[in-house]
Parts: sequence; structure tokens; C-alpha cells
Amino acid sequence: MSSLEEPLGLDKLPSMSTIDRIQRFSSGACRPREDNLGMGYCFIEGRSCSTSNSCNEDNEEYTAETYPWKRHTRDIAQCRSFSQKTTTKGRNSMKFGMIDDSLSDCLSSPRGNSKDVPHSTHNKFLSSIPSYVKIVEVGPRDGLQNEKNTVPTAVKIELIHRLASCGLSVVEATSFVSPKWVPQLADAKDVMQGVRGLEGVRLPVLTPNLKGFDAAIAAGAREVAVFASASESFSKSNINCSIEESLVRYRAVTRAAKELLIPVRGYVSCVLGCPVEGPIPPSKVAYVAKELYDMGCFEISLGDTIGVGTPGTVVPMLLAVMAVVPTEKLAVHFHDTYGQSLSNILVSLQMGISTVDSSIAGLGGCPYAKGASGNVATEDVVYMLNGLGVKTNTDLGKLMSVGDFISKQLGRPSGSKTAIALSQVTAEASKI
Ligand SMILES: CC(C)(COP(=O)([O-])OP(=O)([O-])OC[C@H]1O[C@@H](n2cnc3c(N)ncnc32)[C@H](O)[C@@H]1OP(=O)([O-])[O-])[C@@H](O)C(=O)NCCC(=O)NCCSC(=O)C[C@@](C)(O)CC(=O)[O-]
Repeated sequence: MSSLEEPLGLDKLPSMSTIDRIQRFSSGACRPREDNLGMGYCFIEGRSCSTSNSCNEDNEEYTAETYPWKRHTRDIAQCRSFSQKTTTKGRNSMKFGMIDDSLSDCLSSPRGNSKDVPHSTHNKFLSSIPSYVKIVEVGPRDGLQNEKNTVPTAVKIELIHRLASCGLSVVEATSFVSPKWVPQLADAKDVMQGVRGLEGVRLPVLTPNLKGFDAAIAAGAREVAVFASASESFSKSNINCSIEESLVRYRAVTRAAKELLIPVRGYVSCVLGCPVEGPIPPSKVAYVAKELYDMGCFEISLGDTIGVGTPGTVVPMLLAVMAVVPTEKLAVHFHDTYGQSLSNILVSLQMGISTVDSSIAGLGGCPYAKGASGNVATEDVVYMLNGLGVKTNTDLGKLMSVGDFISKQLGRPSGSKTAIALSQVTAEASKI
């Protein structure tokens, strides 16, 4: 077992393939799928498209650019007064970490005129960050699955309804796994019954095999997720089978899902470290991610299950995965065990990732990953993205009140630093 006390740095990783090699991978990375095992369409926010067509487009972009993560960017070179404005206006000009309107406009201005403006310091650091980030809220599933005391089904249902009212477009609702393995989510069917009819939000559920898939569909699920691991040991302890066996199961799930036009998300866990095996080679993560993508998963979420990653390990891992799966199909999923989540998210955004998993009030942890703590808190992610001028279409004030609701139900303080800080500010202001 590796020591979790030491941050996993570049020196601890198996040597990374060179950029040259990555580019070689990239040119063939998103080839049209001959076997057509994909879902037939892929989910890109706001549009659906033929998988093979979109891959062709992607392929061109990939070969045309040296660094694939430079896509979906915006130019903020005109915002030269960023630091000046933020320092002179001081704290009061910030509402929930948001920059003022003029700067916000500036930050979200499209990249189109980048040739007309010289590179500025701000451009250098922030230009590659996407203008919109999709947040996948995993609180009701990842957040609650490890709770020792049974959370009443009605509370879970209420939580999902409240989360949906914050503007979140995806709320992972529950898991159709063995109740012997995860007793907390044994009420999956009832939870799905309670959220039936909830509109304007996607409610995916985890399915580890065909049995879970069938149960999920019978319960009304319209989107599912399969979860493989980049670590052999974790695969065994989490789903009681090898990585290859899990891929066989997931091929069966994606085939069944394709027939019903059910989108399937794919998770890869332990992408930056395993509680048993220690550091995981980026090539292994890339292999599992590509397998999931090739079998038809519309999105691949890369999970730092035990939260040991740092930007130093996130970058090589993402480079390896981005060489074989298009960047826009990737999501990042960080647990905050070492307080590294926000920095890991920031570097992921800089590399072009625009889907981030998070959990309200920082709830979470995997029952089969010793040492794993909660997910990064949704409130903290939204606060940071607001500060960067990145749109999320979520309401931070509402998120805070949902975080407060579930924290009270669980009888403990929120794991969100933003929620704690902002509620203190609000409490002080109300005394005035
Ligand atoms: C995969 C299994 C089922 C294999 O478990 P198994 O014991 O090997 O399965 P089995 O096929 O031998 O069946 C044993 C029993 O389970 C039943 N069973 C079989 N399948 C199901 C099902 N789908 N739903 C309900 N029941 C099921 C089956 O019917 C049988 O019941 P019995 O005859 O003994 O009464 C089990 O290991 C399991 O449920 N594991 C899930 C564990 C889990 O949910 N872990 C947390 C996920 S979090 C994660 O992976 C990380 C992630 C995604 O969050 C990303 C990150 O944080 O990095």
C-alpha cells in the first residue's frame, strides 16, 4: 500500500509519453466507429448528433491543433484591468465571488478577435478556460452512498427536487447496485418513483450490470452510468470483478441501452491513485476510458476516488486520456481528501475540460475506497467558476440553501467552505 501522506508527483508516475506520441494518438483518436456500438447519438449540451459525424469533425480539429485542449476557449486579452479592478473595488464589489459586470462581459467575450489583441498576462493564464461548464451533481448518489445512518427516502427525494430547482441540468439520483454492497441506496426504486415527473433535469443512475440496468429502466430511469476502474484491486473490491470482466458487463449494458436509446455515462475510478496499488499509470486510465467510449458511453468521467491527485498528476493523466477520447467527452470527478480539488479542476479547465462532477455540501465517499473523503463541494465549484466569469446556469444562493437542508438532515456542518463563509457574511450583515 502506498503512503497517502505523500502527494503523488510527476516523479512518482510511470514516464509519460511524449507530446509527439500523444499527437500521433490524437490523429486517430476519434475515428468513426465502424461497429456502431455507440449510442447512435451523443449528448453535447443543447444538441444531439450522429456519433460518427461528430467524430469526423473532431478528428480534423485534433490534427489541426498542436494542443487539443486549446479548443472551446475565449479571449480575455482585453481585460487588462482585471487585477486593478478587483483590488481597487475590494470585497464589496463581489457578489458570491462574481466579478463585476463589465469584467464579466470581458471574460466571456468570444475568442474570435484574438488576432487583434496582443497576448496579455491574463490571456496567458485564463484564455483556455471554457465559457460554460456543465456541473454534474452527484450528491444524492456519491454523496449519500457512504452515509452510515439510513437517510430517509423522502429526504433523498426532497434533496433531488431542491437540487433541480437550483438550475442544475444533471443530478445523479441513486444506484441500482446490490443492497448488500451499498445498503444506503437500497431504496433506489422508491427514490426514482419520487422524482418521476421532475422536468428540465437529467437524473442518471449507476448500474453495475444488466440486472441493475433492467431494474433502473423498470423504475423509470432515462439515463444510466457504468463504473469501471483503472485499478485492478479497486475493481475487485468495488464490483467484485476484474477490469476486463467489468468491461464485458458494461458492453452488455451499453448494447441494451442502445436498443432503448438510453444514454450511458462511463466512470473510470482511481484515475490518480488507488488505496491498494498506489499511483496508477495514465496509460491504464486512458485504456479504460477509451474502452468505455468505444462501447458507446457518451461521456467519460475521470474519478480521483481517493482524492490524492494534484495538478502535477492531473495533467499527465488528462494528456493520456485526451489522446484517445475527445476532450469534450470528458468530465472530471474529484474527491477533496487533500484539499486539491479546486486546483485540480482549474488545471482541468485550462486543458479544455468543461464538465465537472461535484456534490452538494461536499458530501461523499466510496464505501470501498478506504481513505476517500467527500467530493468537491458544488457550492465551492460554482463560487470559483463565478469568479472566473464561467457560466454554470446555477444559482449559488439556492445551492447554499440546499446544502444547508441536507447538512441539517445529516446532523453535521456543511463540507463547503464557500457555504460556511458566505453564511457567516450573511449572518453578520443581518445584524447590521
Ligand atoms: C456489482 C455487484 C452487484 C457484484 O456483486 P456480486 O456479489 O459479485 O454479484 P453476484 O452477481 O454474485 O450477485 C450476488 C447477489 O447480488 C444481487 N445483485 C447483483 N447485481 C445486482 C444489482 N445490480 N442490483 C441488485 N442486486 C444485485 C444478485 O441477485 C445476488 O443476490 P442474492 O442471490 O445473493 O440474493 C456488487 O459488487 C455491487 O453492487 N457493487 C457496487 C458497489 C458500489 O456501488 N460502489 C460504489 C460506487 S462509487 C464508484 O465506483 C466510484 C465513482 C463512480 O463514484 C467515481 C469516483 O468516485 O471516483
